Amino acid sequence: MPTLLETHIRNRFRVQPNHANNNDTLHGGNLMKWLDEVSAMSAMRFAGETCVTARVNELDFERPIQIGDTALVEAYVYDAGRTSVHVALRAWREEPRSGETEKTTESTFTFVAIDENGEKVPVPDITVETEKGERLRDRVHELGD
Ligand SMILES: CC(=O)SCCNC(=O)CCNC(=O)[C@H](O)C(C)(C)COP(=O)(O)OP(=O)(O)OC[C@H]1O[C@@H](n2cnc3c(N)ncnc32)[C@H](O)[C@@H]1OP(=O)(O)O
Repeated sequence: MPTLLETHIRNRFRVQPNHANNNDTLHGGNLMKWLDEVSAMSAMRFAGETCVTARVNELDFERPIQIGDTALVEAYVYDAGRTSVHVALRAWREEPRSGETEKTTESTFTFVAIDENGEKVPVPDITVETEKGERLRDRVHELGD
């Protein structure tokens, strides 16, 4: 059974001018694509199968990310059903020189595991070990999801 921390992925993306919206900040659609990619990697690591996005839960853009900043995206599996995989996501803007971060976005996405024929397949149970794993799981449940 995979542990929560084995699904924990943090990816960084350099925010370039071609990622901008009309306000010269990161276009929300680019951030959503990065969130989807990183959370799919986490879901697939957990399931050991291909996973497709079934649902994007509430997604608030709390703060903009500036061009030239780094977008730091974190994903981990916090729960699983029979074939569904529930992934928690957070994003921060990170100042590339100082490493200073500010949280900009938070959400949960639901994936479904499928086999090579596109048929839904069962996923394992998630296990939570260590205080860090428990803290990460509990913070999602405290969000009321
Ligand atoms: C990484 C990517 O970008 S992938 C590309 C974008 N995504 C896609 O193209 C997926 C398109 N959608 C599909 O193929 C289908 O709707 C699927 C495979 C997601 C679900 O197939 P369905 O036959 O509708 O699934 P079904 O109703 O049997 O539910 C299967 C599981 O998914 C869950 N589920 C399905 N749809 C949703 C949803 N919208 N929200 C939350 N959970 C859902 C169900 O609760 C169930 O969970 P469980 O097995 O843990 O009890």
